[in-house]
Amino acid sequence: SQPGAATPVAAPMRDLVWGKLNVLHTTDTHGWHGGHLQESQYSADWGDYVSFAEHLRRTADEQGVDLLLVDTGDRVEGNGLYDASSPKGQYYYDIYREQHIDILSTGNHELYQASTADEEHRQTVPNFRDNYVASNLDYIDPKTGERSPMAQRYRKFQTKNQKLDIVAFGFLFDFTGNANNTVVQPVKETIQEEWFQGAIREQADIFVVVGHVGVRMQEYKDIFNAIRKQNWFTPIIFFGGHVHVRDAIAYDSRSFAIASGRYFETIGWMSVNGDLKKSKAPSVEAALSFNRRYIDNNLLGLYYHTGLNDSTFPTEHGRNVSTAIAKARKELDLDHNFGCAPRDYWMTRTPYPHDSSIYTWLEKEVLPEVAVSPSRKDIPRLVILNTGAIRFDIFKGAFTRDTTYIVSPFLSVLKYIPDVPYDVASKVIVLLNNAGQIMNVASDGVPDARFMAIPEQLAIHESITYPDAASLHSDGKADSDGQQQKPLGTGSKDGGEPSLVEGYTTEDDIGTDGDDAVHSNINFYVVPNCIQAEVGFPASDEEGGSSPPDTVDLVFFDFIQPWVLLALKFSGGEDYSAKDIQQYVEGTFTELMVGWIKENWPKDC
Ligand SMILES: O=c1ccn([C@@H]2O[C@H](COP(=O)(O)O)[C@@H](O)[C@H]2O)c(=O)[nH]1
Repeated sequence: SQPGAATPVAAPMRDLVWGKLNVLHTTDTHGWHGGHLQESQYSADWGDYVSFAEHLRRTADEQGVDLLLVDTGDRVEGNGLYDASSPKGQYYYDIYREQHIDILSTGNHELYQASTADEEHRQTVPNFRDNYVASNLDYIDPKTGERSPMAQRYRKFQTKNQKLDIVAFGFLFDFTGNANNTVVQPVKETIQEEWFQGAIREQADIFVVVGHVGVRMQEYKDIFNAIRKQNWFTPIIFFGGHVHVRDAIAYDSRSFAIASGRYFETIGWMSVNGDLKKSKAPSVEAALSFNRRYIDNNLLGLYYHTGLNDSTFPTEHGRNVSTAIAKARKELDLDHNFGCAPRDYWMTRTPYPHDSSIYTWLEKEVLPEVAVSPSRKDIPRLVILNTGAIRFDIFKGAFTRDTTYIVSPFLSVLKYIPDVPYDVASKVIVLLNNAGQIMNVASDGVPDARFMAIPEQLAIHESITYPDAASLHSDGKADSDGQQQKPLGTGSKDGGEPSLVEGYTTEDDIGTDGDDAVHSNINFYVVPNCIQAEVGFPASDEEGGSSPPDTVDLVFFDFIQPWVLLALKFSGGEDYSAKDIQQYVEGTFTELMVGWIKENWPKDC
């Protein structure tokens, strides 16, 4: 782990179940390769993962079974280690490549900005030349304009120890928000292609599908059906991402899919047992068993699974990678403190609105002060932020350069339409938050309205709350110890048994025993797609009432422009179009937010 990272804490553990084929899975790491320095639960880093994989590979060799590593994209955007350099990713590409990954694919975050897609093509694809798979993604060369597959369409190889024949695919969901230097082919079209139809007819002991696709999304069902139609008995395993949750599902008795969370909090584990080698198997219908484990990225857990300790666990290679990360973090000055958060601010651990909701803080304190255009400062405005623009909680204590990108990594700017009649503008937020029911987004070519919210809500549609969840005290105030997780053994509920550490308590289709560490519950409150701040409105009169202005400036994050224009159409503003939209203030929202923190939060914690 990194210097200064929270000391790992122990928890009651569940073992890894080994099979003939075993797979470690990372997804949606979003630049968190230095680990979670503020959270004891997830504070191991990419170097520790390199050591972990080295030990498990040795175990696999000793047992004569196989271990593969896979990664399903969204490796960038979301942490200072990637975002704080100029150009972005100056250190990340060389750090990431140090892990040996057998099959990897692209996420949507590698494609939002043309420059990110260029770097993916220029660096990560060649760094993993034989292993990178791009089944439905093309890249357009900026110089020649030539369109070609981002990487090989599929990968066929044999495993090291059992010589299992693997046919692997690498997919991205039907993403439409990519910059114009890539082309994402809808999955339904890809599976009709001649090359795919040929690939699923290859001799395979097992098909492995890695993809930046939620395991319950239609795209994966379509791929499963296409492979299964051609291969009645061959096992098919899927590794999914994008939705930021831990999840597992079996599409039938000879297939299995897992999703392994987000932000390098989780290392997914899947094992398949049974007679996998077709030539050796007397019956292709012989029973298979699948196991999954969601490994907390916690050093103590990694020691536990390898039977090692702090002196025997780090390998030379792993140690060197941790050192390279520490050097990069230092050069990027990621620990530079901009101000001290007076309390924790949660995304989903508290309801919105709430004093400790990050969205209430933005609505009441930040947006009113940063959404100010010098030339229009006297004009009342409605300022709309999509909740998905915020990526992580703020913990009480130092708000650093790293925290900046952890909370707000995107290059979003504030746009506006001037002088919109109030009765039209005020309906927009209602429509954005109830879009599915009111606006037919898909038929207007506007993406699914759920993309405005946080990715977790693609999977979680209703709040999940527990009577014993401990993120709030009974007086409604957030815990104020500055850490998301409370170390095991530091306290007990009644002076008896030590309290469990708060963390994932996953329930998937297989059951409730997926997490490697036993945790206490954390609440998850569903948040709206968007929140709105009313800024510069006339002050209330003595009776507490005031009439709204006739017109307002409608200010919003550029990311939600398509939905805002559609909502305006539905609320009586059908004449508005992209031509009416201008930038409202200079600078990205991230810069504005940090400016606010520098001004408003004390420097000394
Ligand atoms: O500029 C942007 C880009 C993305 N978002 C939000 O992020 C999610 C996608 O997150 P994943 O990690 O890919 O699942 C998107 O739906 C938006 O909510 C954004 O707000 N601004």
